[in-house]
Amino acid sequence: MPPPLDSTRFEQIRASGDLPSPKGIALAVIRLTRQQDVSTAELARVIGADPAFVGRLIKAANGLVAFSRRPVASVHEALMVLGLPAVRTMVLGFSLLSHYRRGACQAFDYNRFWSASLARALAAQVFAERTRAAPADELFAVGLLGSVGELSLATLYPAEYAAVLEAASRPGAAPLLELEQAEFAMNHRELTGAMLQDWGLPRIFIDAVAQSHDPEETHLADGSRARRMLQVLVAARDVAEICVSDDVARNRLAAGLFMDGARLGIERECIVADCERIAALWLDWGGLLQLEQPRAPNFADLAEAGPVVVAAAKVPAVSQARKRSAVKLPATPEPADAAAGEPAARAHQRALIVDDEPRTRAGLRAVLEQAHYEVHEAGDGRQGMELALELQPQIMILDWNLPELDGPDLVRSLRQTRIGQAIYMILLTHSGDDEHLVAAFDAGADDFIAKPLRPRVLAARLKAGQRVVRLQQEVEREHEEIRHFASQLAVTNRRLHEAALTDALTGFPNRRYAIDRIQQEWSAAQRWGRPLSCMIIDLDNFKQINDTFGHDVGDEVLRSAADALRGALRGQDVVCRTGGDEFLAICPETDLAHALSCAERLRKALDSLSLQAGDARVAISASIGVAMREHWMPDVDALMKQADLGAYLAKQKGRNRVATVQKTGESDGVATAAD
Ligand SMILES: Nc1nc2c(ncn2[C@@H]2O[C@H](COP(=O)(O)OP(=O)(O)OP(=O)(O)O)[C@@H](O)[C@H]2O)c(=O)[nH]1
Repeated sequence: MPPPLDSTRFEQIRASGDLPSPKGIALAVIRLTRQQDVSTAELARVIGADPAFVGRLIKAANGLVAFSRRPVASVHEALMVLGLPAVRTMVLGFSLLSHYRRGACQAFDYNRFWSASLARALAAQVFAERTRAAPADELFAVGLLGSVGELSLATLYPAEYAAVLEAASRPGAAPLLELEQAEFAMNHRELTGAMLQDWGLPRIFIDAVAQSHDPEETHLADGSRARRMLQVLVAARDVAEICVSDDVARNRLAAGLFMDGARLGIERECIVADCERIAALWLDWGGLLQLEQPRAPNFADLAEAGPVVVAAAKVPAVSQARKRSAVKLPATPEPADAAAGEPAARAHQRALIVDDEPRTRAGLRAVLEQAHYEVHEAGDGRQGMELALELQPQIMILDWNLPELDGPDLVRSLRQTRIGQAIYMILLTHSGDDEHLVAAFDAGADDFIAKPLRPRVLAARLKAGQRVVRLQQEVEREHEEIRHFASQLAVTNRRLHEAALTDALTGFPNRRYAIDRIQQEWSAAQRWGRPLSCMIIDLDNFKQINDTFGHDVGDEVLRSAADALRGALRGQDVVCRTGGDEFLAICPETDLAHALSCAERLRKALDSLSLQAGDARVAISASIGVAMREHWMPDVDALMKQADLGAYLAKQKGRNRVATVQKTGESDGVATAAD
């Protein structure tokens, strides 16, 4: 198991500024919701500046109260229904969706990614409502962001990630996570966890997301709230996969869904009913969010078809890879707007006209088109705000008097957002007096033109504006290079950091890491009063192997022993190489009896290894000392000492055995010995 993405590494990546992050109004909302004393009215006012958020929040709130009361009609009410934590995470999710619906990573299918995330969010919400495992609105948000690490790798390293995704989709390829780890020294799951933590999601949600990938490995107690939440996310992921897959894959995936639903205690008919509701919501939301979606699955038919068991080995590698991520396969048609990610298209300049008079708009359009702008129009202030945040134009020309939100107010609101700060804004007015001029610049406008419009004057002012925009873009490009450099540095640093903590021969963490890690586990076990065990695994007569067969064979024995240990350990355990032929296994949440039986499994795995060296067969075995944390132990050294004594005892008793010097219930205090 690789070391988790630590906070210093994450800080470095974040410092690059390229991580997907909320922008504009979403950022303001997230900041506000972090304050203890923010009023609902204040929050409603900020959200109100973005009509797209307003619609989505009201829709989300109505999804929750659908059966219980009259529909929610205002932002204020939506805030009351959803509560601050859910609003914050939803706004975050929707903001990312708006700004990262396409990007530069050619092999990453952004549409599929968001379509699956949306289905997962809705399924998590519906299953949470049924099982009461967690607040449904919060699980919606967790579902929406539960794979954000994939999007982040595609955003941070578009070209490199495209190569990784393509490699993962080849038949017989290594798992995507391994390829990511090799390329970036981190994988998308670690990155998802670090980002959710950074955004302030509660630990219980982050753990549930992390464990939902390997639910069989969880050590969460059966029936606990955390365990049920995990199961909700697992079933939600099944639904999402079904939604974005083709018919053949849907049939295959359905068996897993009904099994995971049963684990949640939901009967087959209820799963069908819930999934049909999810599918309808998914199509509905997909339309609202302008996602391209495949035909919704018919869950009743999938239930009728019964479980289809397909051996994992027979599933084509390509569809495995597709299942694991939003890989864009060659057959997938390019979305119509994919070109927006191309450098040439990015260089294209956009202009936004906000004016309620069609004739003025037409006049402005003609001048702008002559200057080779891609021109967009809005007829009122609110629509202007929405389009400005969506299109991120380089230049905006706004009338002073506008319906809904007048020109100076629109400039002021936009200047509060990161996107708005970068737009060159020209205000139009009927009067050219000083009062208006001062008011325009006070609001944050870059220039000011008095009506009636004279095309030659406008073209000249545009030229001046273009010079400013070009300078700004150059500065931005330099920033971009610095950010890119910083993110490359973060990867290099992480590689160096990992190398410093990894044993090159076996790939296991080394002694330095082991000491830190067992200390952390000791502190956690002490704080929460949970059991903690460890084992010292010492190969038998290893010197003799070296002396008889040579150092190379000795190395091969160490590698094979490491593979055997890796295969026999449980997911929650950590094993490190702490010396020449010595390994330390750290077993959190494990009492002595369980640690002893786990050690016995490891011993057997090593004992059954067989290695050929020329004509001779090299026998491999190990002596294993086991110890559990007890109250009398002052520190972690005392625990390690007990395990050491156990290993010594096992050697004394004849090697190839497991021993402990602690009380096990057996009369002589020696736990097990192989014969
Ligand atoms: N091939 C190889 N040998 C190593 C490596 N690191 C340490 N060793 C050797 O491992 C041997 C460990 O031997 P000892 O500590 O005497 O233990 P042992 O022979 O296993 O004897 P018991 O533990 O009592 O069963 C030494 O000969 C070291 O030189 C390594 O990376 N590769």
